[in-house]
Amino acid sequence: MATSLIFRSPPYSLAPILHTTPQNPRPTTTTTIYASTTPTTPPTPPPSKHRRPAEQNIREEARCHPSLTNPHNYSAKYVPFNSTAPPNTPTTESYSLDEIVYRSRSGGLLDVQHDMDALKQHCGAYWKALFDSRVGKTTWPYGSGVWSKKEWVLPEIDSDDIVSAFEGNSNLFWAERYGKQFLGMNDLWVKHCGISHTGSFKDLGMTVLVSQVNRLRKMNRPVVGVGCASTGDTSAALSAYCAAAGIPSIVFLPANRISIAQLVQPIANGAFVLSLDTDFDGCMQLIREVTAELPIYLANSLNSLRLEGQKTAAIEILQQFDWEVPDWVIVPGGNLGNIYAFYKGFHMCKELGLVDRIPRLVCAQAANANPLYLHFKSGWTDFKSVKANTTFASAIQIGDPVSIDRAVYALKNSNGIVEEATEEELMNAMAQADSTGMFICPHTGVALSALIKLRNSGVIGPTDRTVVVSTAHGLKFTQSKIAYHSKEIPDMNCQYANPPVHVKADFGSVMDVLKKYLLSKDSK
Ligand SMILES: Cc1ncc(COP(=O)(O)O)c(C=O)c1O
Ligand SMILES: N[C@@H](CCOP(=O)(O)O)C(=O)O
Repeated sequence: MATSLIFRSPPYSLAPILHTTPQNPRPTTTTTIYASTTPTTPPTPPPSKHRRPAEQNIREEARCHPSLTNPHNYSAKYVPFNSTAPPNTPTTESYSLDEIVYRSRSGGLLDVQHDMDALKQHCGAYWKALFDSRVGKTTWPYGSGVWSKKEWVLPEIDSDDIVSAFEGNSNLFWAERYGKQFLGMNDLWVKHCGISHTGSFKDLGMTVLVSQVNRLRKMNRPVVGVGCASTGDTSAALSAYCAAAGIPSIVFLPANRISIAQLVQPIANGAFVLSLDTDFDGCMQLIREVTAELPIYLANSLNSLRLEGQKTAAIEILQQFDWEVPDWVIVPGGNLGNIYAFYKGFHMCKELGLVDRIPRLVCAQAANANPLYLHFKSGWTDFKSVKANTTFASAIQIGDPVSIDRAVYALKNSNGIVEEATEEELMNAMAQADSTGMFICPHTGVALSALIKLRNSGVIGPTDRTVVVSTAHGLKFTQSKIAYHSKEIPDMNCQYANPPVHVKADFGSVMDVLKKYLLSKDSK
């Protein structure tokens, strides 16, 4: 048994790493892994892998290779988020990621800053080859789309502490029919982040946060449970990852404001669920106060760890385009962590030489909860929070977003745009997309409405390569689809409703309606 372990090959392609010797993990000069004239040279194929012993699982297999955890001593720390200084500007205030801290001394946001000099020891081609070599494998933890980029996410965590459902690696869907029929576009893509373990992009950030909590608890840090305020998706992800790790989770939900599917997720996963008679902003305020008093770790995106996982969706998009940069990426925004996470992922790829530019970002908000839109329209003058009104895009019914500074920074530095969508616009866009074979959530309807407006005004061109980020699975939002297709929504035309036809169960009646239907199709 021991012999077979010793002779077993490493659990993933080491070819790129082996170009630097383990004795000298941080070369002092830049190591060109591939000749610059042939940057697309594929890595040497990995040595053939033998099957692990039957009684060993993939986590144990990774444990047998501890030296692979962080062979180059990459590191990251918290620094104050500085919206006026360029990224990686040296600062005297910093915190270890093993500290429990969410705010800077001045009360501002934090950011996770990586040791970019260490990462720059390798050229862009090295990182592309390394990341590409891990896609689609079951090797712990690299089979996850997030942990396949571990060096850029949480480089110092032991693989053994990671709590992962192999999230990420989500489908980048070519919206051929929708693009052609409704927008005259031929290069439109939908990044289906909602096709995920708990049905939303929150899994990408939550695997990182819960893994770090798992590490902190092993270090005997005072973390009895993990808590969040939520409009439904954060709580679903938090409760699932905590349940997988055996960590108590506590979720604050605005009563009667989230979908049934989202409510049942934390309940089923054994979270302690508080249904509060307030809106999301009220829940957020309460969880901040509570986590300041009790040993409950804060899991909302105010905690910058989350964004480290979420940024991998941007890296993944580039990877899926074979490292070609799309022209536009459209992201629905609520608490506004995700738009910054996308910016950060794209920016990191540029800074580390994987690509030479970043896409223009669009943040899309529901008109009923549009503080960022109003701020953008005012020319980024004074920001004012709003009272968010009810919207079918219930997960973004947020009036006082915690990451407003991060979002403004991301948009200003990507030549970005903010758009809004009325209830009718977002529901029609969702129905049209569904009619072409998708089954999207209302938030994706908000993003598609933004795209429609930008296409109509000519800002986005017919051949622009455009990615719409779909943030949650449509199955979480069937109530809104039922209301639309039953034409039950007051003051809404429900133009694309497709209600079922009730027919008497006899041959003649069925034939009559079918003939009528087929004739209507034939005449089109
Ligand atoms: C489905 C869905 N889409 C979009 C968002 C917006 O993301 P963010 O809060 O990071 O702006 C959220 C959560 O807020 C969400 O749950
Ligand atoms: N839509 C979110 C709102 C909270 O956002 P977070 O990213 O700060 O956790 C949710 O699903 O709860």
